[in-house]
Amino acid sequence: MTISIWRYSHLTLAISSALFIIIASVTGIILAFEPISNKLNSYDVVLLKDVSISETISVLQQKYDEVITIEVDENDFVLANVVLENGKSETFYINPKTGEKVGEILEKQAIFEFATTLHRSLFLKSTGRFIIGFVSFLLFLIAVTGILLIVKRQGGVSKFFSKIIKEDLNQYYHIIIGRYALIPIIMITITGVYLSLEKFSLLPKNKSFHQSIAPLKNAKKIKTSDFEFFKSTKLEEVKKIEFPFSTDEEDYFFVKLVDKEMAVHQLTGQIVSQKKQSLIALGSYYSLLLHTGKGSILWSMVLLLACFAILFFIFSGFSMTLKRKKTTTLIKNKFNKDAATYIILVGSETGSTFNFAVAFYNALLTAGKSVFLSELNEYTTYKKAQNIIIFTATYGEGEAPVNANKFIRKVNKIDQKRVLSFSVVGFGSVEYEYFCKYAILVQSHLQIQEKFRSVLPIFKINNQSFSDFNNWLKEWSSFYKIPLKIKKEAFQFSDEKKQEFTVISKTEINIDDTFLVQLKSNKKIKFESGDLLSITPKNENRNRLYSIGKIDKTILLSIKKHEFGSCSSYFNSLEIGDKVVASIQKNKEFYFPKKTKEVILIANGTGIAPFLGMIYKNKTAKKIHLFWGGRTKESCGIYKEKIKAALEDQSLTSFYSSFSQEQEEKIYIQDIILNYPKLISSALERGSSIMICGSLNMQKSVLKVLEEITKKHLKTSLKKFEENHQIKTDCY
Ligand SMILES: Cc1cc2nc3c(=O)[nH]c(=O)nc-3n(C[C@H](O)[C@H](O)[C@H](O)COP(=O)(O)O)c2cc1C
Repeated sequence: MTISIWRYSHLTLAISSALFIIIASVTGIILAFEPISNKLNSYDVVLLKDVSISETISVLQQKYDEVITIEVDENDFVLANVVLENGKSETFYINPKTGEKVGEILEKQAIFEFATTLHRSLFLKSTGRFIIGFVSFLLFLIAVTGILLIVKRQGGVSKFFSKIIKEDLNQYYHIIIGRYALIPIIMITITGVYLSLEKFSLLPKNKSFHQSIAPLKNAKKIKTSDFEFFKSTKLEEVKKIEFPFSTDEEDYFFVKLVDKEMAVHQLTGQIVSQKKQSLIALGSYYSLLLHTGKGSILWSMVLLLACFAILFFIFSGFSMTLKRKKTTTLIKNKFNKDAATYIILVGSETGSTFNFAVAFYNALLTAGKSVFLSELNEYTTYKKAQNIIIFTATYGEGEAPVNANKFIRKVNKIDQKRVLSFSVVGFGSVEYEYFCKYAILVQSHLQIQEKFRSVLPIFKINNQSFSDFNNWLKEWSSFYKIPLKIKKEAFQFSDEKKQEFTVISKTEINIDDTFLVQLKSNKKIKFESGDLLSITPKNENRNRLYSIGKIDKTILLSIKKHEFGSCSSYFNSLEIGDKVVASIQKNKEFYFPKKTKEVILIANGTGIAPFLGMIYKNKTAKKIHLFWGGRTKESCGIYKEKIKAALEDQSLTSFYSSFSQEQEEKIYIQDIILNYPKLISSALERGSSIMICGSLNMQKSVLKVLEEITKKHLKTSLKKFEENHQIKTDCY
């Protein structure tokens, strides 16, 4: 069964019961404090496993005129109902070793009274109890489908606790917390349902009864505290002891243990009859303990955390759903399916592939083409179409996303009138075993169709990488001879939030009109070196992006002031203490690689900024080699101190620079790289990464040089390492 069926069930159940689950969880949180606050009264003065029934009876009979009952509650507090000298009966907590009173009966606090009624019956008596019982059952189903989703996502039961690939923060913690909270949640729900069934008398009737035991002949009358059964039974096993009502021999001691009940002869101490607790009654007893946490601070804490977890699941689950909805409702076609010559079909589960498809759709429209965008499952006949472009993600274990699972069946069934040129772009993640498998499947199915003609090889995009996408776009544009350009800004990044930052330092502008600015966020935010700061200058609606270097939780930007650049001029006009409003765009594909031991960083000009942050963070003795190209030695001035310090504390292994204008003949950074073929080729061979940041021209020339090196020294094209995601670029 596909992952989406489980997801839909999980979601539908959650939506239908969310309100009641929220009420039950909030009241559950309050009620979890009741056993904790009770237990803190410390009336459990001795360990009950060290006290026998006989000891307690003996001290009580010495101290009081008459004993009516002894009870042991869930907190292991011992309650005695006794008749005092004044003839009045009283119930209070006692020390079972001495018989002394240790405290008054605990009254239920008003807040717990209120929360209990709301939790149990919503103040609606039987109707409310029924609703809560039913919701408890729904929550059980939600938890079970949640477990199935995790198993599916992780690729099997054995991988339930293995590493989770971080795609989205809400999704990540939904699973991380889910893995630990689902078991207590299942226990809460099963016991909740059980208690409701018991309340409505829907459990099988208790059929056990007292069975008489033939008394021993010639049994002697002995002192109560000498009864063998009372001497050998510890209080920890006892729930309640009822003393004989009169001195009549037919009146017995009734002793209720956890698993049985017995009648004990009041003179001889012999067990006269016995009744075993039925499984149903035992179930009720343990359900109550497990559901309420009574008697255990530790379990109450687990229940408390589980209630918080449920509230978090509701919040994160709904925000994931809203995000998905937002991205999948972007389709607003200008042309209908039979009027368009270009058809874009999308396979997406969480919506990010739609961002790429919509950007491509808009670019084609801008180029004057008639385009129609739809989901893969909506595949049908297209009267005028000549080209079909398929963007699809992969889910589960190499399966189709939810809106693409009918596509292959439809392709085999639906007959197109015209021949369609097609290209497939797979969106996936190399962290999964079956990278872009569904896209590969689509490609191979279309290839064997008579009416489909493959024009470009399948193209795979890792982790929604914009630079991968751009490379595909270049290939596609040059094949179709349609110059398409898509800027990163064209994407609707839903998690972008505007924040306020304060300028904490700024260098003087250098000979190349470049300067460094350091910003501190006024709120706690998460970002990494390589992320982008997005800022929209006043009176403009197009944003600018700057690569971030992260230094001690602050943002380091390297900015080149352009003569008429409003944004760079704005930054240059800032003074320490000034406020800046901007947002952070995640740029995961340009993060410093965690796994490799050696990394080569290549930049020119202001492209050095993210690398300064990455080097600063390198405290794990990874080898980092930095190549940097500028115009003159003076250009390096603003970075010099940072590079020197990094070389000294060995967070940077080596530094290579080129200055294009320091000598007659221009020397660029690619010329320097060419002198270190061994460093480059052996790093690539060992699986290390090369990161490039700076101008697009520099990127082009550097890639050319790298290609030369790999061809000569590794006898292979650079493409192999690009496909292996060892080359990361962020150029503009
Ligand atoms: C549960 C789950 C399973 C995935 N399985 C695969 C997989 O088998 N192969 C793969 O290449 N990518 C896999 N991915 C990655 C997605 O295909 C990738 O993140 C894609 O860009 C998501 O696109 P969408 O947001 O449009 O659904 C998986 C992602 C998730 C969350």
